[in-house]
Amino acid sequence: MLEPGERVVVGTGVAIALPHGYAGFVHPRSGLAARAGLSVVNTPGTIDAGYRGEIKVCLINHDPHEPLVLSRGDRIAQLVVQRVEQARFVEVGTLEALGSSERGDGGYGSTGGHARLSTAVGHGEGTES
Ligand SMILES: O=c1ccn([C@H]2C[C@H](O)[C@@H](COP(=O)(O)OP(=O)(O)OP(=O)(O)O)O2)c(=O)[nH]1
Repeated sequence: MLEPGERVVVGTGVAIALPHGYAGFVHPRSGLAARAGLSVVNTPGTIDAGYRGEIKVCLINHDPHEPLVLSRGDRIAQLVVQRVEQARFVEVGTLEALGSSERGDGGYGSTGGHARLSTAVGHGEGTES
């Protein structure tokens, strides 16, 4: 039983060996999210290629009122296996050295699309002043 707001780490009973260059990503299921508020805390959970332990899922009940009963065998999440690049980072001395782009340094709602996004992050509601 997962009470409203409660989280729990559940074992899946599954262990895998992903080839080098791949990773697994533990995603929530949309049906359980929409109907019950169930999600994965660290979504998506990352399964490294070298990991040989049991895949575990850190679940959270986001529903503010209803507890959720979980039973053995329930399909509570889904694993997406993807190819991943090995990045090689090169240090640069200035931001200009990164080169220009259309987006530049805009982020956190800079493109608009919702009324709440007209307030700058850090200067709007939800932040202490
Ligand atoms: O949802 C998840 C996320 C991770 N893992 C396992 C596989 C993964 O390869 C390992 C480490 O995950 P992560 O790197 O996210 O954990 P960390 O908190 O950074 O710990 P660590 O220091 O062990 O890397 O834990 C799971 O079983 N389920």
